[in-house]
Amino acid sequence: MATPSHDPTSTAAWTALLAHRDALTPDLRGWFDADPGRADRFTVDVADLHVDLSKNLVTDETLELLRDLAEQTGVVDRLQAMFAGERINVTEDRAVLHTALRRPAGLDPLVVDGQDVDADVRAELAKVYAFAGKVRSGEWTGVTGQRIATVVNIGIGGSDLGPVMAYEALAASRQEGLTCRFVSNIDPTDLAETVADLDPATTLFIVASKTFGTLETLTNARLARQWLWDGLGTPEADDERRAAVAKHFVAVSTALEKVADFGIDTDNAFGFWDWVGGRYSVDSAIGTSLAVAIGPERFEEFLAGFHAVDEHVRTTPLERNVPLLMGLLNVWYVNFLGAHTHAVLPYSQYLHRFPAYLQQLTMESNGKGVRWDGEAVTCDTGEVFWGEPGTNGQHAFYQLIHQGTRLVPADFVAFATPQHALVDGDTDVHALLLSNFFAQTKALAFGKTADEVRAEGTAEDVVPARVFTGNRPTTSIMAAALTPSVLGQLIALYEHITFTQGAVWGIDSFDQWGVELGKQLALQIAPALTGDEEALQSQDSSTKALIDWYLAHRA
Ligand SMILES: O=P(O)(O)OC[C@H]1O[C@H](O)[C@H](O)[C@@H](O)[C@@H]1O
Repeated sequence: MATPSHDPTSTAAWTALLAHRDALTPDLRGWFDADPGRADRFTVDVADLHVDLSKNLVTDETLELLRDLAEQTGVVDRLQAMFAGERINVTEDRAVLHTALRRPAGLDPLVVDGQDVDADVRAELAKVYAFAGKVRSGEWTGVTGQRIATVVNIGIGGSDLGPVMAYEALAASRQEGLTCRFVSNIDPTDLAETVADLDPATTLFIVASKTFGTLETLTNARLARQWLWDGLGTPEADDERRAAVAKHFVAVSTALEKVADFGIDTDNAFGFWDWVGGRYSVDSAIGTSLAVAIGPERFEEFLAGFHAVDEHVRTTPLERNVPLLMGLLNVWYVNFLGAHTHAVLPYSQYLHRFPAYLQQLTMESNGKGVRWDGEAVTCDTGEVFWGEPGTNGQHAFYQLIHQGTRLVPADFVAFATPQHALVDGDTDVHALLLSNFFAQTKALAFGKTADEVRAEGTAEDVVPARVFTGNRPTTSIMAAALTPSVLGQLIALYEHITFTQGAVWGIDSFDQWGVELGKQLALQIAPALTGDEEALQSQDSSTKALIDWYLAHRA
């Protein structure tokens, strides 16, 4: 087999797609009119997710050419290499094995570099579940003997966004009387506000950090520890302070020696491995707060959901492989139709943090300008992901999606079963929500012609402003209900969409060097803010002037 090209633009499929794009006039109205089988043919299921791709700006030929592109860029081979534990994260020389976190018991063991990955994953999960069980049952108490009422997860990025998003999404599965909160920002307001009304005696902190070296998290953890000691009136003696920490702090990290340095007993620490990227870690011990909230059984369902999509992506031919197709559609929009952004619009209040979660997953993964072979890319890469729950977005930014000059492909997500079946008089309110979901994708696809506007009696001079061009692409993703399994499926779906795009573009989707420079400079600048004259004078003139202004105005 020929070595797949790392430069997608040099493939025959890319050239063919350019020609195809030039010859194609998107016409969703016409395409649907001429082809009654379109909706059926372009609808694919993955596990419990029902995915309608038919309102995308593609024909059968477009999809065929996109599949050629996947073949000519070696996407499937790379996917198999990922599942097998090859070191596809080349800049960090690491395997990428988040899919191993959700393998069920009873499969042939996955051994990578001599490590029985399955056994390690299961052993760590067992520790997390035992801990979660004790907190849930009240067996785990604080230092004064009271049961834990609030768990505060301290983490940032992948050690925060996944747990908080899933905690919010799975509100219906939470245990009553046990609440989780999340602190991430180094803005001291975050910790101060989060603990303000808490009782230290019934509060337990989970310090979640893959590296256990992240400034924000360690600073917040130290602030929380001081708050605990102060609130409990713990004497300064080392033994008593350690005893309070032992009952009120646990940690999740790949760097267990640093956990011990912080003063957390490693018996109270849950590990994971360098082959789990932070943004791919919610299904590792990083999800401990979630496991406490929903319990081990629901957490297992969550993992099973991921695994169902992993199996689909690994074994389903390209024609019906949903994550691969959705990833290829995104490539089509970014590279051939000029889209710069991608909206994700959940018609579910419980998914209100899902777009924020996806921002890290997609943008930290695919916001790269250099390929894994070290060459600069020759095409655009990662688009900006954004979104808000429907229907809030409809009354805010949908105007631009409907009538603006930018192409904004959008994924609409909805569930058939409400979690609160409220009625307003005779009206089922969930049905109203869903009619908005259906109406928006219909309006975006088919628009409204000038003749249709005129037929409503609109004055001629206002007609142009009231025309909707249509041909605004959407994908509809539905499931029967937002269960732990379905949430796992949704996350895995987007993980593999992200993978597909990165693989086509030939970039390493699993490093994140782009966040390092700012971190280094923040450490270098910090002394300039607290009296180090040399550090202040060494800054560029703009930064120095801003710091001077800050120092002059700080109350
Ligand atoms: O879990 P940690 O090691 O504390 O890292 C937290 C986050 O910070 C980093 O800067 C990375 O950009 C993220 O990928 C990571 O999730």
